[in-house]
Amino acid sequence: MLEARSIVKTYTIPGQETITILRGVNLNVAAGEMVTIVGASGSGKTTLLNMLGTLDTPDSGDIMFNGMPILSNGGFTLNPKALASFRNTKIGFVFQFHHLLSDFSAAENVAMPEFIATGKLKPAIEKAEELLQSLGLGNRLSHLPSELSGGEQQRVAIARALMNSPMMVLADEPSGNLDSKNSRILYDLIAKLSKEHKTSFIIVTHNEEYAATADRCLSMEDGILH
Ligand SMILES: Nc1ncnc2c1ncn2[C@@H]1O[C@H](COP(=O)(O)OP(=O)(O)OP(=O)(O)O)[C@@H](O)[C@H]1O
Repeated sequence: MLEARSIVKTYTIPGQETITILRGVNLNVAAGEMVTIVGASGSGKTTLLNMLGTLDTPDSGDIMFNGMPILSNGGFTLNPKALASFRNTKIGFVFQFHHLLSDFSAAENVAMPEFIATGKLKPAIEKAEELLQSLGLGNRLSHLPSELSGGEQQRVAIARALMNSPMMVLADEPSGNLDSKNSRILYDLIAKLSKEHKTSFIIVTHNEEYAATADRCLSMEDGILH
C-alpha cells in the first residue's frame, strides 16, 4: 500500500553545519498492517512521519501510495490543492497532544473535519457518533474534552482520524500521556481497527513493550530504518 524509497532528509541551521537526519529510509507497509517505529530521541522518527504524511518534503526519495507516485525524487507529484485533498481523504493523523477543540463535544470534534469539508452537519455528527460508539465512547458523545479522561480523549482523536475512512493512519506517540492500562487498551484497539477496517497504522513510540505487539516493529538508528 505504502512504499517509501531512499528518503533522505538534512537540516541546515544558518551558521552551523548540515545534519543528516534520514540517510535513505526504505519502508513498505501493506494494507491493514500495523507497524511501530522506535528509536532514540532525535533519531528522526517524527521527521519520517511528517514525510510519509506529506506534511514536509525530504531532500530526495520517492513515495508511492497505492501504486500512485506521491513524491518523486524529493518533490511532490501533485499540486498543492490536489495534495491537500489526497492528505485529507487518504491519511489520518493522531498526535500525542490530540489537539481536540476544547469548546466542542466529543462528537463535534470527530465530526468537524467532515462538516468543514461538506458543509453538512447532521450526517457528519451521525457518522461521528457511530464511530465513537464503536470505540466504546457511546456514553461520552456530548462530553467536552475536559470532561474526558486522557485515554478517552485519545480514543476521540483516533475516531477523528478514522472519520474519512483513511487508508493509512500516522500516529506520533499516541500513548505518550497515558498510563500503562490505557496504553494497553489503545494498542489493542489500534490492532483491532487495523484488521477490521484494513487501515494501515504507522505508530511512532518510545514504548518498546507496546511497539512489540504490532505486526512489525522497526527501529530508527543512524538515519536508517532497521
Ligand atoms: N526544522 C528543523 N530544523 C532543524 N533541525 C530539526 C528540525 N526539525 C527537527 N530537527 C532535528 O532533527 C532531529 C530529529 O528530530 P525528530 O523530531 O524527527 O526526532 P524523533 O526521533 O521524533 O525524537 P523524539 O523521540 O525526541 O520525539 C533532531 O535532532 C531535531 O533537532
